Amino acid sequence: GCEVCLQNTHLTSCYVATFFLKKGEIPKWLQGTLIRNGPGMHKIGDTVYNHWFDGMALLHSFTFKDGEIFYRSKYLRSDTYRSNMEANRIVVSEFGTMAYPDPCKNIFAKAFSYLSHTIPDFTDNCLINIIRCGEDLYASTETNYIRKIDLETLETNEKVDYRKYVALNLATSHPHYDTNGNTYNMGTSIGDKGKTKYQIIKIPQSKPGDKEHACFTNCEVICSIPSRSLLRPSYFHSFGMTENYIVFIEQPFKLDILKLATAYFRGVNWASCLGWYPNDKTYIHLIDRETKKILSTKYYTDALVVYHHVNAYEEDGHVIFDIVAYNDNSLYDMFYLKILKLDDAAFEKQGKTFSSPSCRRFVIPLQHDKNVELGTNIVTLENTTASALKEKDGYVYCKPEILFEGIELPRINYDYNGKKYRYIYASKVQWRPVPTKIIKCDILTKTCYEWREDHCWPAEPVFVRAPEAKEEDDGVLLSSIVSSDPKTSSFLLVLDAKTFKELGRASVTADIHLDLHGLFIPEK
Ligand SMILES: CC1=C(/C=C/C(C)=C/C=C/C(C)=C/C=C/C=C(C)/C=C/C=C(C)/C=C/C2=C(C)C[C@@H](O)CC2(C)C)C(C)(C)CCC1
Ligand SMILES: [Fe+2]
Repeated sequence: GCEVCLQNTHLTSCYVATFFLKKGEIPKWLQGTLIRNGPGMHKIGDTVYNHWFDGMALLHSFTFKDGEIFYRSKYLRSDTYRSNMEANRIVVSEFGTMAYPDPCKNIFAKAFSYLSHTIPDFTDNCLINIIRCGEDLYASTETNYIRKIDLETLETNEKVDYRKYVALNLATSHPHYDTNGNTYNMGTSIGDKGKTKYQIIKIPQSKPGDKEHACFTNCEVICSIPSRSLLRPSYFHSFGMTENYIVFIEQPFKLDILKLATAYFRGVNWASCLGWYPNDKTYIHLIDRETKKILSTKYYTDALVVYHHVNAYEEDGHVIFDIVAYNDNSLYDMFYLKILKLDDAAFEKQGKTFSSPSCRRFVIPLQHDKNVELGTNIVTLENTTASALKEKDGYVYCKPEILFEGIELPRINYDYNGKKYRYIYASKVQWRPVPTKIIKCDILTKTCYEWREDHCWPAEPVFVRAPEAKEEDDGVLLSSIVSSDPKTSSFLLVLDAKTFKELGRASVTADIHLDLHGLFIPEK
């Protein structure tokens, strides 16, 4: 397979369950499964995808049981996967690759097929993340489809179409969860009754004995936010949730609906329908979870691009939220396979054009004295340099505090989601398209711990809390490590989350692929 995107073409047929060699001590209390998702195959027959985010979803899992670890991986049997395999070429369009079912079709046939699906049927190649709805698990992407999967066997089950239950054409892969087992997600509804809006949905916990898909039939829209523009809604990849508020960032990285509706006919990919408007503002919406209303103050900041929210919480009448943000939209361009395949020297040249992320903290005052002079910083919270300047007509201009430079794929101890917290676990960004380091950032002391090893590409680190945890970082950090050295095998790394020291590792004789996101499901 390819060095960088690690197409596991030899894995097409089936799944692997492999024996592990262990080193060190893996804590006895660690019982459950780390299940992860990401692109695993970029070539089908003689056809190749253009973008790393296009690859066929490959699920993999590490199961911890009484000191033993089991590995397993399996391609998601999506409708897209089946159609591609049957045709032995790419027949379904993905984010960076537009595909035509019949390559011999002339332009009239193409036009007809385009007219017959005004909005094309999107892919169910759910390659980004794993979503939990009560007891059920789903593989997710950013279209209207998610696929139910089996935690134990990694088999693919039914396809759920959000559109059957709520008005949604796109939904994120990064939902939130509350302590009652409810799942919250956000998506975009395009042109429904002539309006384009962002929808926040609550998927109630499924209970044993419930009818099939009960959680979706009981799914509720908790707030609709009208898009500033009917034909150009913002793109978003995640959102924030505090105890009382949802944080939604309407960024000037927008989806062009007219371009989208003509993309198939014009022969361009979906990615080209996303536009960056550096002169526009970024609007910060706070939605009251109780009243379901958007706060009327118009909070905004300079143009930025955000994919991953880190955390959000409330303190002394402020909403504080941390995001990993960029100064432009170049990140998605970096993941074109022709860029990933550049050698280090060539990438060095190209790489300079990609903006680097920083972790930024915004502090939003919920109330302020109406008589305060324009231009005043109305943040009253101490120990932050983030500011919020009062302007006329109900506008408040927010300036962030930079917490850390060059981190991505942020994770936290999810028990602290929506609460005041201290630690971020993430990938350290280097001038290379592959990850080489994982990092623990202490927001209080502004210090970091790092882990790296030669020829190791560590995946997004996942925190698992210890059973009797007292402090936020009492637990372990799990990361699957791809070895770029053919002589050494890939492995699962277990770090002490407090000290960042290695507790143990388990090597696998199979190839592990570079992935995106995942979840740890504790043993019941
Ligand atoms: C159908 C359709 C659409 C969408 C379709 C589809 C299929 C969308 C799929 C989207 C996907 C797969 C999105 C994946 C997102 C993944 C993200 C944001 C990953 C970020 C990873 C990062 C930032 C990694 C960073 C790193 C860097 C930069 C350097 C390294 O050193 C370290 C490393 C690796 C950590 C649309 C575009 C929304 C339109 C409507 C129509
Ligand atoms: Fe993500």
